[in-house]
Amino acid sequence: MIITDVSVKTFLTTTRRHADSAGHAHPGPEHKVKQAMLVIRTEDGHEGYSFAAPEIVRPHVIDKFVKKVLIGQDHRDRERLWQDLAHWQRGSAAQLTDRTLAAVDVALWDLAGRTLNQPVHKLIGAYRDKVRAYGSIMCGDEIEGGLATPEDYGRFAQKLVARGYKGIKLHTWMPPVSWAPDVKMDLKACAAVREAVGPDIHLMIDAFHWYSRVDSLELGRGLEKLGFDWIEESMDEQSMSSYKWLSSNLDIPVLGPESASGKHWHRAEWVASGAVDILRTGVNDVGGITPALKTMRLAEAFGMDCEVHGNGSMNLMVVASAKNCRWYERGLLHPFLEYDEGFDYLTALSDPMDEDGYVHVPDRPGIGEAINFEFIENNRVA
Ligand SMILES: O=C(O)[C@H](O)[C@@H](O)[C@@H](O)C(=O)NO
Ligand SMILES: [Mg+2]
Repeated sequence: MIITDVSVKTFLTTTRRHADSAGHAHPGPEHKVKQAMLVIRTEDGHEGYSFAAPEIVRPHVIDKFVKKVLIGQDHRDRERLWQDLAHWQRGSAAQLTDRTLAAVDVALWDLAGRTLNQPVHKLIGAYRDKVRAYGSIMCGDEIEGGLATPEDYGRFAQKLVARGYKGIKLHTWMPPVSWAPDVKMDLKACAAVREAVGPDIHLMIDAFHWYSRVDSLELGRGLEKLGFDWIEESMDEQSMSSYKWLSSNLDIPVLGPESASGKHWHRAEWVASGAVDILRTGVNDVGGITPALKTMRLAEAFGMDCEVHGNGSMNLMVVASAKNCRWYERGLLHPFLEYDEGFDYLTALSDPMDEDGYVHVPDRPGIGEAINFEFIENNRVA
């Protein structure tokens, strides 16, 4: 059970996802990008894996922090190992980030599952083996026939309903789109989607992230007339007071925080302050499955739902082991991309969805990634 090695395999994978100057994903030509697989190995030859951008698990971080905490330790001591890494963040000169903690924690959970030949959600204590997915649409764009107009959103929403989705979340237009942000255009897109899918499909919005309180209020009041389930990250989440103000002025549930730092500790403050109606967590956002579960249980103790940010096996493990969340975020989706094609370095989808809109949690050992080890070896660059 003793960890004897921590290593990283960097390889090339092909994608059509491109990030804009604000980091939002959009479709584009096929291109190759570097991806990293973190490998944690024990004395008896068992290995656990997680995937991250190469810079998240770069040699400096692995050698200066991760190896020093993990090597020689019992891999089952995830809580202590996570706490030790989290405590080192303060003195790391901002080099040890929550993303790195997440990569390590996920690989440790994967190692536990693979060692015991059990899926992680069963180790945590599963609540379900399938969960409804909402289709999380990419941020709007200026691509002809893409997501350039409210009508584009409406047409795409109809296709998502035909695929089986019972919930749809719009990321509306944001800079660098030339004319964004624009609350009235956001509301036109939301109205077009509601018109296209009818009253029974659950709708949510995730908008701009830097609207003012007044703009967010106008947006929220418009969404109330359209019967949306929640409004998400319309303002800068560094201002918890703004969300407390917005929540007190809207009937539509306010959900968050997604991108705010501070892990489960800061999310406890959002709950205590009444800043949101629905809490949010995400494995990458709070530093792993371990703190994501802490956030989920925190929300439950306050009678709140907690919705999990992001797709992928790691987030699905959290969703599958909690009663107080209603959805799995499946995406990001775009008319020009085929999400169900998956990734070339995995031999199966981590989140297969049936025609009724349910994602079935894989019962593969670990976090459930079907890793194509041969592809990774054949495409290694480091
Ligand atoms: O900002 C973005 O690119 C998207 O909002 C992205 O983070 C998406 O995953 C999200 O926020 N989901 O809720
Ligand atoms: Mg979001």
